[in-house]
Amino acid sequence: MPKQKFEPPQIRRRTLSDPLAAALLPPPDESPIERETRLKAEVDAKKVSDSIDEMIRQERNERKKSKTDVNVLLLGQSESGKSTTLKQFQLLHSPSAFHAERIAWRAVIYLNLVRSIRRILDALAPDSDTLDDHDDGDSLETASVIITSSGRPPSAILGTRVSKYESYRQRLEPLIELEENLFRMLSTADEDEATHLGPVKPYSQYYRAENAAFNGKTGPNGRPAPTITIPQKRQTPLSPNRSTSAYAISHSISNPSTKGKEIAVHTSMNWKKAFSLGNKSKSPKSAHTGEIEGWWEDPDDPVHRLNACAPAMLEMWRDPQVKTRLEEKRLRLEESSGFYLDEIPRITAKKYIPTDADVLKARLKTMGVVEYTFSVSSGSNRGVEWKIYDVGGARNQRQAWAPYFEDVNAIIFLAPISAFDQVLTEDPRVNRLEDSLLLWKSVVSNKLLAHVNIVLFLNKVDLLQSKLESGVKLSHHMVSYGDRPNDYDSVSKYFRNKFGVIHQSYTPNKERELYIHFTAVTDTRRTVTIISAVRDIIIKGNLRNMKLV
Ligand SMILES: Nc1nc2c(ncn2[C@@H]2O[C@H](COP(=O)(O)OP(=O)(O)OP(=O)(O)O)[C@@H](O)[C@H]2O)c(=O)[nH]1
Ligand SMILES: [Mg+2]
Repeated sequence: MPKQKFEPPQIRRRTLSDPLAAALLPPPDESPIERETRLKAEVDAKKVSDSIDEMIRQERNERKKSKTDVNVLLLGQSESGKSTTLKQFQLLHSPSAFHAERIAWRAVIYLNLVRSIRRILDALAPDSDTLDDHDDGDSLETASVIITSSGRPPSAILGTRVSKYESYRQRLEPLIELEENLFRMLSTADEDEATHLGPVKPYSQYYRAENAAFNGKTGPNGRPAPTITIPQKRQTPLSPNRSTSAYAISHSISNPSTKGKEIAVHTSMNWKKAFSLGNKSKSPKSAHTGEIEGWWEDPDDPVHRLNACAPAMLEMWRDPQVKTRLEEKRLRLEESSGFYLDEIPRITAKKYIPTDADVLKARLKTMGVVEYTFSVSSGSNRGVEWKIYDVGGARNQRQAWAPYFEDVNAIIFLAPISAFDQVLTEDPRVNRLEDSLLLWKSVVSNKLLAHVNIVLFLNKVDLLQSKLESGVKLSHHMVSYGDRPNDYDSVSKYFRNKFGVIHQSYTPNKERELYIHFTAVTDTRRTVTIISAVRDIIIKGNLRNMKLV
C-alpha cells in the first residue's frame, strides 16, 4: 500500500482561511506558562459549555415529559365505527354535553328510520325482482348483499309476494315525502351555514380554494372546518323558503333521478343547532316536566307524520311475508339503521327524546375531520389534554388523513370484521374486508407513523356473531379460510391473526407492539372498559417514545 503523504501546509492554509479557527489558534510566541494557562482556561470553558449543553438537554426532556397533549387519530373505512367511537369518548368524558345534544339527534334518527322503511318498500316492490341490487348504490351502503357469480342475490329471482305491499306503499307514502323534507330542513335550518351538494372535493382542493366551499370558515390550525354528510337517495333542491314553517311538506321536490347523491351539512359549531328542529325544540328537562310547550305543539313537526304512520310501519315490519322477502333479498337491516325498526312505538311517540343508545346508533357519514378535546381529571392521566380526530373513511375522504399524521401520538384503527360479505358503497367491485386489510397495510407500513402507537379495533363483533349464527359462511367470501369451523371463536381468531401478520410483516418499526381489541363500539358498557385500557396503553407508549427521542 503506498505511504500516505503528509501535507501540513495545505491543511494550515485551509485552516487559516477560516476566521474562527484563526482566532482560536495559539499566539505564535506563546511561552510554556502562557500555554499552560490557556489550556486550563480551555478545559474550564469546555466544562461550562458541557454543563450548559446538559442543562438544555434536561430542560428539553422535562418539557417533553410534561407535554400534556395526546393526539389520537381514528382511522378506518367508511362505516367502520369511527364516529361511534368518538361518541363513546364524548359520553365518557363530557356526559352532560352529550346529554344536552341528544335532542339534536332526533332528526337524524327519524331519517334513519324513514330510510329503513323506504328500503323495505323498495325491496318489496314486485318489479324489484328484475333489478340488480347494484343499481342502487344506496342500498349497498349498509345492507349486506351476497353477490352470486351472476351478480344477483340467488333467491331474488323467484321471490315471495307480499300481498299487502300496495296497501303498505300507499299508507307509508307520506314518509317518502318526509324524508326529502327532513333533508331539506337539515340543510337549511341555519341560514348562515354553508350547505353544498355534489361530490366531495379532496382536502387539497379545499385548502387551495381557501375554503370557498365553506364560506371561508376554517377549523383549528387553519384546517378546513368539518362537515357531516347524510347519505341520501334523492337529492333535494336547496332553496330555503324561510317564510314557511321549517317542516312544511313540499310535494314538488321529489326527484328520483338523482338517487344515490349525498347531501352535506356544514358542521362548524352550529351544526347541532341546525339539527335541533328549529326553535320549537326544548330541553329534555322541560319536555319531561311539561313546563314549556315542546316541538309536539308544532303541527308541522315531523313527529306527527311519523306518529300517524307508526301503525303501518309496525304492521309491515311484523308481517311474516315481509320478513321472508327481506331474507330472500338478503337485506340485513340490523346492520344499519334497522335497529330503530324494533323501537317504532317509542321513536315515533310525540314526546320522544333520544336515549344515549339511540344517539350512538344514529348514522351520519363524516366528511372532513371532526376534532374533540377532553382532559382526564383523575388517575395517572390527570392533566393530560387529549385531542381525538375523527375523519371521513370513504375513499374520496382519505386524502384528508395525511396532514394529521405529523402530530399524531396514537392511532385507533377500526376494521369492521362483520363486513366480510359486503362491498364498498363507493366501489361495489371491492369487498369491504379486503379494503380494510389494504388500508391497514398502508397505515402500518407508513414510515411517518413508524413511532406512533397503534391500537386495532376489530369492530362489529356483535354483527359478526349473529351473521355467522344465521349461517353466512366466511369461506364463501374468503376462499383462504378453507374448511375451518364457521363459528365466532375460529373466525375472530383468524381475523386477529390476519391483521397481526400484516402488521408484523410491514411495520417499519419492529419494536412496535400492536394492541388488538374485539369491539362492538355501540355497546357502551364494553367500550368504556376498552377505552380506559386504550388510554393507558397510549400514555405508556407515549412516555416510552419520549425516552427514545
Ligand atoms: N351493531 C353495531 N353497529 C355498529 C358498530 N359500530 C358502529 N356501528 C354502526 O355502524 C354505523 C356506522 O358507524 P359510524 O361510526 O358512523 O362509521 P364511520 O367509521 O364514522 O363512517 P364514516 O363517517 O363514513 O367514515 C352506525 O350506524 C353505527 O351505529 C358495532 O360495533 N356494532
Ligand atoms: Mg364518521
